[in-house]
Amino acid sequence: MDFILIDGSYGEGGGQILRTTLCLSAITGRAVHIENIRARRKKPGLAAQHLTAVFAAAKLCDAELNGAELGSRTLRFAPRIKPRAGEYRFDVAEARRGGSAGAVSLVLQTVLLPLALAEGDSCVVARGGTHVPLSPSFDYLHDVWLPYLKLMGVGAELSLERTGWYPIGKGEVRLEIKGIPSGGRRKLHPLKLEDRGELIEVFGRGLAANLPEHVSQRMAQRAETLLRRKNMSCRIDAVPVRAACPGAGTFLVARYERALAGFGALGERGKPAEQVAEDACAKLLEHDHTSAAVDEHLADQLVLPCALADGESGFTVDPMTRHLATNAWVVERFGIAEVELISTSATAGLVRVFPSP
Ligand SMILES: Nc1ncnc2c1ncn2[C@@H]1O[C@H](COP(=O)(O)OP(=O)(O)OP(=O)(O)O)[C@@H](O)[C@H]1O
Repeated sequence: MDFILIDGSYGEGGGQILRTTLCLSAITGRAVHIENIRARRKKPGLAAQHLTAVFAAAKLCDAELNGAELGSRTLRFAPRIKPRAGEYRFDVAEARRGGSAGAVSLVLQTVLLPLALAEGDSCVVARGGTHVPLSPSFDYLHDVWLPYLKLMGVGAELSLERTGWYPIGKGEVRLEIKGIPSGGRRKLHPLKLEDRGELIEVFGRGLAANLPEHVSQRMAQRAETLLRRKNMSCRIDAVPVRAACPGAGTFLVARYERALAGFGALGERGKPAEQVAEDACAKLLEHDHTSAAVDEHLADQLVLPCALADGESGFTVDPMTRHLATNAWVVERFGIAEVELISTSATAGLVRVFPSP
């Protein structure tokens, strides 16, 4: 069989190589063979979140699977049909005995584009971690990532049914996706975002689950105090919620005239609520000091949709990360686009994506 070979140890060598590969395999119908999955992680191979993404992507396009098990370092994934619109439910906890708080955001990012480019509407309900380390929080997906995808022509709505925190997870997110009409165009609009304009405001929330109400209030107040001290207009809400286990975090969005950027910090046992807010603010202020249009995480997440657009995209970012370079490499392996990463200073850069005709 003709398949694309992907080396999972390339560059960052993490789970994103796998997810981008799954997404593009489903969209293009090309079979893939991935080796050295998550080779640069402490515990290489498929973890619960990755395995859930594999099963989710396979479900959309009825893919033939080989190596889809926990800890597996190789995977063969061969779509049998075009992604099919429909109702889907995925639960990260089912991928591992004893459950998992693996990030639902990463699973949703894997299935959104194949379904947005499929004929007909879909609804995906995903259960797992909604605010967990090293992944986009629900707030980030909702406030930053999805608005950009909408700008590129994706019709989708996200809602949070229940938050899920480490180590139990059990949060739930619903994603409604508008597919394309029968015979419609399977392309997104390009994104041009080199100049972000002036900062308009910062908004966000201090979110605390199963903790005394003052925790969310202290995060919100501390964040507002710090941001106002920098003369930023801001509105940070205190949001107490219930969940399967305690958790807390501060999630902020910097809204510029033409851009959005998201930052967050998670609480942990022994870390004062004020410190959580300060960590989130520090990340936002660091970004604000640059002139980059998108934040470092969004940059790697935009490469894939930009590769599926019907024209050239460009955006500025600071810093350019290894995640970004690695995702650019995966996209190029599929031959669907060329990605140029142009350094404009020691850390900053301009990303240009040229989809193949
Ligand atoms: N705070 C954050 N806000 C938004 N996005 C984030 C944040 N932290 C991480 N991300 C995004 O989450 C993704 C993580 O990808 P990565 O390759 O590290 O794989 P992973 O599957 O999470 O796990 P592992 O690193 O264990 O392999 C990247 O797209 C990264 O930009």
